[in-house]
Amino acid sequence: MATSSSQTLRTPFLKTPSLNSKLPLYSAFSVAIHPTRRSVKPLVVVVSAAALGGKPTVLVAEKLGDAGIELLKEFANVDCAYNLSPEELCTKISLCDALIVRSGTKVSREVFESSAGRLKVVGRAGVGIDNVDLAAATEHGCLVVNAPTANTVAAAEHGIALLTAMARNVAQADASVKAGKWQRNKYVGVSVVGKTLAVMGFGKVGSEVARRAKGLGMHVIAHDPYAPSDRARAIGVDLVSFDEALATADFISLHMPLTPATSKILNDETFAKMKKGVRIVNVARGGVIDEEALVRALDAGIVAQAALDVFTQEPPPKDSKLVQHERVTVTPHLGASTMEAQEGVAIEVAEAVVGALKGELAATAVNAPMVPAEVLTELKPYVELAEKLGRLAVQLVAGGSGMKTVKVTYASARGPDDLDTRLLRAMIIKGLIEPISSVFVNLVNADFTAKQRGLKITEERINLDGSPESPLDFIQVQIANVESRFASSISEYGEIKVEGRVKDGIPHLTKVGSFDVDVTLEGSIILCRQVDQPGMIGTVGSILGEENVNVNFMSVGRIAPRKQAVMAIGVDDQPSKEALKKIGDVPAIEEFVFLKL
Ligand SMILES: NC(=O)C1=CN([C@@H]2O[C@H](COP(=O)(O)OP(=O)(O)OC[C@H]3O[C@@H](n4cnc5c(N)ncnc54)[C@H](O)[C@@H]3O)[C@@H](O)[C@H]2O)C=CC1
Ligand SMILES: O=C(O)C(=O)COP(=O)(O)O
Repeated sequence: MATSSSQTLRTPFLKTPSLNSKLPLYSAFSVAIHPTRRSVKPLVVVVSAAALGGKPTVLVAEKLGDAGIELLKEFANVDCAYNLSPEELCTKISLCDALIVRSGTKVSREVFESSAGRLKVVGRAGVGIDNVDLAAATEHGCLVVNAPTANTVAAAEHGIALLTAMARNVAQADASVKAGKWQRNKYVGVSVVGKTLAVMGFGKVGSEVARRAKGLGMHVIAHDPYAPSDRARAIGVDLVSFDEALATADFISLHMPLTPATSKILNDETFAKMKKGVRIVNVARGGVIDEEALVRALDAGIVAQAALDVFTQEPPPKDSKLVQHERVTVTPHLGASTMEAQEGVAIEVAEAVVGALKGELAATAVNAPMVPAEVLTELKPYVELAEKLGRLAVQLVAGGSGMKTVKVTYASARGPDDLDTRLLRAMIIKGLIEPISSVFVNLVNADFTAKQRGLKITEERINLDGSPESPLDFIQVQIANVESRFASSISEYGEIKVEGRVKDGIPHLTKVGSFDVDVTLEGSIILCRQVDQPGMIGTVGSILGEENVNVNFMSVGRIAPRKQAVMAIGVDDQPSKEALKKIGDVPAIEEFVFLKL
């Protein structure tokens, strides 16, 4: 195999722009710290900077605390429009860059479709995102952020309020007194001290409920297939199986999210496994209980009482047997409704939405992968390199030859666990797909978009020896089974191959096919294959000079002196067709291609 060498010419009159100024807004990314996850986990999102020209528009579709509205107004036009019908929401959304909701608005697939790509972020001013069609959001490249921490205590306090109110018949007795009665014998309650409480879902709210219940003298057990046992131990709670929790609890408090796995998790079959006379609290989601089965369990005496803040349908039907049941205490989804929690979630979600719109900060991404901050800082120039290599590679594919398989190789001296490549993969996909489609690709929808287009991305690592100072030595992008517009970009294995490195914080193209080159990935690039001979750089340079096209970098990679060489020229401006033709007409130039970055 022929070896190639390269020589580099950096034009001295051009200063290198800072990396940030070159980072396109649409690929800006952000870091934020998730305040409650145990190991502080920053989130990375890639979002479009909305409304590039003017202020973005944020539609606030449900009541949000004033502090959040003020925060939004500093950055965006804020349209507060409550109680919109689904049709009104779909109409309005096409004019909005962001949408903020609570639990009362269904953000359906139609909403994303109606937005026609403008909606870039949905902010959920609370925890549960079961009212947002996450799959549709992801498919439309729309980031979903929530406010996962600010209402935890409020929900836990409401759970405890319902538990104790239920045990002492507070709501029923209150209604009775107000109706002019004095029924002291009817409303004899039960004590909670010494009773067993099963907390189902030992997350943020569940563990705060557990803590408080222990303060009431209850024996607390919990069921959560994903909860770390050390957190349970620290609070003095035993983690038990689902069946054990059902069989031993005097009180059951539900704190899991509504997912396909938890939907109607309390049903005829599971009620039958409970201790007779059990009392149930639900401040999670109505859908985790089969409500008709609960009525049956109440009537059969299996469930003595229930206290419910949430319902399958909200508001529930007026004639709901469950709501009207004498032994059921209800509240209208008030778990998060304290002054403090509402101010908190408003600020939490407003910060996340503004950050996402700016492409700088997103507090809590629900549908984007997380990358630790320190990794992100290090990967920043490689992120740009990845996108640009993708852009270059796809432009080398000859029209009509299709693109099905892309192999990405990361060469690194870091151990496999030390290098998170998801962000890089997303950016390569962005680079590969955006130049050939109208799809907007970001970290949220990259893998989905690639899959949808039948594009198979395989990743490989080359483990290098040496100092793992920098995260990566080089990234290589290869496209298999295609023809190239620039035959010299085909490697010895028949694939289009481009390779790049980061030098002094700047991404460089360092290999095309089997040729070593060295050109900064800024502006655009002209690749020429020529017979290596003196004067070529000058000839092409002066054609571009006559056109006032700024050359920022030039390099020549050759197989051997006076044999074939590939010249890579970085240009700031797009040369005219005539200039490109003149380059093509230079006798020693065998092929050339102009590639936009
Ligand atoms: N009523 C209200 O106003 C409010 C309701 N909520 C709801 O409370 C619930 C919990 O919220 P957070 O604690 O903030 O969420 P979280 O995500 O911190 O905790 C949820 C826990 O449920 C666990 N879980 C998942 N599947 C499970 C299963 N099959 N069985 C048992 N556990 C399971 C998870 O591992 C996690 O630990 C959510 O449904 C949320 O929407 C939250 C705030 C206010
Ligand atoms: O945060 C949650 O999951 C809640 O259920 C709170 O809902 P809300 O914002 O009060 O409509």
